[in-house]
Amino acid sequence: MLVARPFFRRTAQECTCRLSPSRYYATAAPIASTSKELLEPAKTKQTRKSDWKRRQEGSNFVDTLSLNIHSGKGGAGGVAFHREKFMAKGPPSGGPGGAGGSVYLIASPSVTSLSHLPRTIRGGPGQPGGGSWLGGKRGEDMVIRVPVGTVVKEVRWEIPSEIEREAAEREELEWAWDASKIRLAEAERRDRRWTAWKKKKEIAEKEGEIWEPFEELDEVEVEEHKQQALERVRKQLFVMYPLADLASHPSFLYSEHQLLSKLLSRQAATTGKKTRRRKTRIVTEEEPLFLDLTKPTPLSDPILLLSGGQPGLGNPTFQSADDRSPKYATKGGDGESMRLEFEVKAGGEVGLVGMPNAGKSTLLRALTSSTPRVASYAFTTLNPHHGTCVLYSDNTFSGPRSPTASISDTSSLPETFSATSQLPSRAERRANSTVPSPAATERTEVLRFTITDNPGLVPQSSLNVGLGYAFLRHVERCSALVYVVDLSSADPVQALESLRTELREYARMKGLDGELEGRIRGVVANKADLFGEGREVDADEDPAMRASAEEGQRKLGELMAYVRGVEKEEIEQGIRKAEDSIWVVPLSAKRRENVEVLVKQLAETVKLERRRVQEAEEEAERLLEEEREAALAKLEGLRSRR
Ligand SMILES: Nc1nc2c(ncn2[C@@H]2O[C@H](COP(=O)(O)OP(=O)(O)OP(=O)(O)O)[C@@H](O)[C@H]2O)c(=O)[nH]1
Ligand SMILES: [Mg+2]
Repeated sequence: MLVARPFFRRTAQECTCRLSPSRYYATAAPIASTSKELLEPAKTKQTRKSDWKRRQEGSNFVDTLSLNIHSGKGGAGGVAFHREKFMAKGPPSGGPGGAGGSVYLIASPSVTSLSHLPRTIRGGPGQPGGGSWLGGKRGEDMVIRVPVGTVVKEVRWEIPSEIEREAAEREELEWAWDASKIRLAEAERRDRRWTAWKKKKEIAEKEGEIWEPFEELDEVEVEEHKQQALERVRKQLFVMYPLADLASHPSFLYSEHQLLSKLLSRQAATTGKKTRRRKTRIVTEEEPLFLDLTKPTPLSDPILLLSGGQPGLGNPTFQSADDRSPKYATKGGDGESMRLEFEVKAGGEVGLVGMPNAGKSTLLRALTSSTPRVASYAFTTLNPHHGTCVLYSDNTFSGPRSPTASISDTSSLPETFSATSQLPSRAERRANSTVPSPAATERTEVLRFTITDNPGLVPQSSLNVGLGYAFLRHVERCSALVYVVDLSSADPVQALESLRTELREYARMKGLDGELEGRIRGVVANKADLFGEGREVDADEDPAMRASAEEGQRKLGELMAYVRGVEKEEIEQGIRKAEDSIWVVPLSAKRRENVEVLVKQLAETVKLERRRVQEAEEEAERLLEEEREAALAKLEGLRSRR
């Protein structure tokens, strides 16, 4: 059997989870006031290009996505009457409809990409209410799970046809309201005449007089287009009992009139005033939604994006002294729609920035247990990779499982570096990996921080050259940045300079002038092992070796001199604080040599950053407290004056 929209339903359910259906809709959603025909946005060329290139690599990582979300329609109320043995005409017994399914959003640490989301997400429709006071089943709620660090933007267009449509809808509602007002007044007048006639008739009968029969009033003419509008709106709003003729029934007309007034006043309110829809809905109607989900959302308190359609009311709701058996119920409210754009800006505490092939991924492998792909060609990494570096009380850190992974014996930064050891043989590595570290059971965790390996930057990335600036976005979120340069390349200083230019240009484009550069905390001079050819040599013995070692020293010296210059310049410009000096660590990520020094530096950097954040939070709290006290003092002063 074919099911309607099987693709959407299935994928939406797979990617989302249910919420407990324990909510009550206190307010009605405006009828058909949300735009349904949302246009496909003009996706920028840049996102399409980089997305396509990434797909070529077979990657299913998606960090930008736009999707349509719709909340479900509410179910109609039931029209039914109770039947029972010896009770031929029971009371009205139609149950209320079920509310439409809402759409929620959760920033979850358990997802890292947007690839699991379908392009359209719909809340389930509410079921209609039944007889015997049975309420309809509520529509299924949808929860969109996105990675922590996602920026959510609502997209709105000023569509002229949409505005015209809404204006036409409102005009129709006004016509219908006019017609209903006239009809109601007419019915009430007839009712009053009927009551008066009956009274007079009773009195007359008592006195034995014959009373003239009741004369109906002439129908008050309602303009035809208004009458038609009323018919149409009636169809949208009400469910009628079969064969019920309610069009001139005063109590029905009264209910109808009230409902129409309510709808009209709500439509008027939404155009001017700020309205709060539900407790968790943060934005006002005027401002498009904007969320920056930097922290995980608690599962108990998901963010409401769209509330489901209002449930219809069953016929017992309309029971009154005048009308003991109302033969109508209301239909459920429409759901709402929204178009959202998601952008994941994931970032660890430390971000690695470098040219392609500089060895960033190798470095992440050396520092953490993350295993990004490493290969000897550019653009191996196309998406950011995260790893966690854990420091233990016995001065070891997670990541390389080798006995040299201790940071106790590295007292100070070496000014020079040359490789002295050979790569361990396979047998050695196996031996190391199987023998557990003796201290492993006793050690405790001291510090833990995340490192992000970003895709390589090429000159003019900030102008969308190469794979574009889509990758620079992940750098924005890192609180500290580290440049990784290949010391064996022809001109490491030149590489560093172009990295700086890219970062500066990107920051300027994003309105973060000088901010990203100020976050640079160090430079890693990678592939230092290539100067010395990885063997323990006596430099005096081999002149070629000595030349190579000298070249390494020279390049490192130049790099350091350049970095000192940059540091001084930035401090003068006010981008950098004087205590944030830029360290330079020569190392070999591949051989995992000298990485301990880097870990030590990173740990200090991270600790300093965390301390700063904490101080800023304390400062903000103190200011708030001061402000509160000042306001209270002012209030006290005002009170005492009275
Ligand atoms: N000799 C030597 N080679 C290294 C070192 N670090 C990385 N490499 C090699 O350099 C090449 C590139 O390494 P990757 O880690 O993939 O470089 P990347 O910076 O992540 O490159 P992209 O992902 O393209 O940006 C690989 O062949 C590595 O084996 C090192 O310290 N010494
Ligand atoms: Mg890489």
